[in-house]
Amino acid sequence: MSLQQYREKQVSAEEAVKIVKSGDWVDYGICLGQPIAADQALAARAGELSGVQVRGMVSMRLPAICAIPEPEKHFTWNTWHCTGVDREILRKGCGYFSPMRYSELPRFYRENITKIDAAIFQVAPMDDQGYFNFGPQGSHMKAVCDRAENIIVEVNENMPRCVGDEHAIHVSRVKYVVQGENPVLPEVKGAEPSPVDRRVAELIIDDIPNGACLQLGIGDMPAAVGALIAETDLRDLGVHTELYTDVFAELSLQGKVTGSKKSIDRFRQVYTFALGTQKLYDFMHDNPELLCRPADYTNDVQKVAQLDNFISINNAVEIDLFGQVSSESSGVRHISGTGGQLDFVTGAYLSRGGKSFICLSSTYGKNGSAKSRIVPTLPVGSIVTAPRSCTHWVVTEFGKVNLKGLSTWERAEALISIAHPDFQEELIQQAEQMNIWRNSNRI
Ligand SMILES: CC(=O)SCCNC(=O)CCNC(=O)[C@H](O)C(C)(C)COP(=O)(O)OP(=O)(O)OC[C@H]1O[C@@H](n2cnc3c(N)ncnc32)[C@H](O)[C@@H]1OP(=O)(O)O
Ligand SMILES: CCCC(=O)O
Repeated sequence: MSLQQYREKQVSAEEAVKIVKSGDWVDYGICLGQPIAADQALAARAGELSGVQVRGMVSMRLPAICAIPEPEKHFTWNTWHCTGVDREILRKGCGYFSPMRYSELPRFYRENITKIDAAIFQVAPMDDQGYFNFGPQGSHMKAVCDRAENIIVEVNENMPRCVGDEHAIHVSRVKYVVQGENPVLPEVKGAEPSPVDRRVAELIIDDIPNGACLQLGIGDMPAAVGALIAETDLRDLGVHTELYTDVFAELSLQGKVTGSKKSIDRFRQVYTFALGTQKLYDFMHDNPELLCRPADYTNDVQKVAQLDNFISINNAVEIDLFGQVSSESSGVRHISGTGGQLDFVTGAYLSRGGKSFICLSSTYGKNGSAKSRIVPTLPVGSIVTAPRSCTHWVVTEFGKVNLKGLSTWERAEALISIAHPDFQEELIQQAEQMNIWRNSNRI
């Protein structure tokens, strides 16, 4: 029965994308799941189309619809979270960022977004029951499918089949099946941790107890913490994260992750999307220890709070002397997105024994042009990702400070104490001018 439906619905990519009309809203899913064959076919129709709005996020390949001449005349890319690829699209003037807190994204689709004319995304091959697995993309995919007028799945035999809930679409709900060309999945290999990354990681490791539940954010520093955990004797760790990476797979293979101390999803590693190497994708395929769940589960502050000793580690671009964390832009230049940072900063603090760490190198830029990442005030236009009322621990290579409960002057003093020594005097003077700190406060 399912096989018959499959055969009836299988068409070429060119045929499938004929359902897209000018002015339509099309959803491309997320990251590894964004379409390729159907995207190329849609790009080839550019001459007949205008005002097509496409949503996607965490792009690993430049969508073909953005690679044509003057793409903005035909398509607009709307991204929920930027990688370097999305930044390039924004820079070319072919797209916009759409703000979101990741835990809310599925609900945006269920309650706020009015139009999804077509959802087009890659999936794993159909199983015997007629389901196409989303692969390592839980995120908001079920919500997209619940609301989309038409669904086109592009089958990729290299897409790992990931164990999860709300994690597959049945062939009966699909309009067209496109057999893709089975491209290998994009790989991201973590950089070797720099001495600064390593020092920050060492400072955080001291606060991770056996049995802690981990969330590691995007960026080199959270990855460095993971790499350093691999060198410790820490045991019985749990994983409840948004992004699943090679670091977690490595810790699992070492036997450091058991999940035995988790109060929910005991023995399971929970995540909502993944990105890494082929080794990671092989590890994830049909692995019952892993559980891919939608972002309104993984990032739900109350779920995070239920997990004792929750340790959340996220990167930032800059922090001001009030403790406002900016992780997604530099002035008006958009870099990434809020993603799950605010969800995890809030949830980790509410967890019994939990801690949220915002980590950043003390400076940005090379030698002579180095600038402090700890700044008196954020540059005009910079977006606050975590407000000062939520910031918990902040870590640089010069130390770590807990801002909870501190007055304005105590915060300024604490943050200046972990700034690069070359910038401390200047920051003190600026704090004094801003009337948030007096030298006489110094003990
Ligand atoms: C999946 C999860 O992460 S779970 C929840 C956590 N989510 C978040 O924390 C979301 C927000 N955080 C982030 O996006 C990242 O952690 C970042 C951007 C802060 C750091 O990520 P990294 O990969 O280490 O950043 P990287 O060093 O590659 O810099 C990214 C860009 O920001 C720019 N940048 C970084 N710091 C600065 C700065 N102080 N001033 C100006 N630009 C800066 C870089 O130049 C680079 O831009 P380019 O590639 O276009 O040249
Ligand atoms: C998709 C969101 C990624 C992040 O939280 O950084």
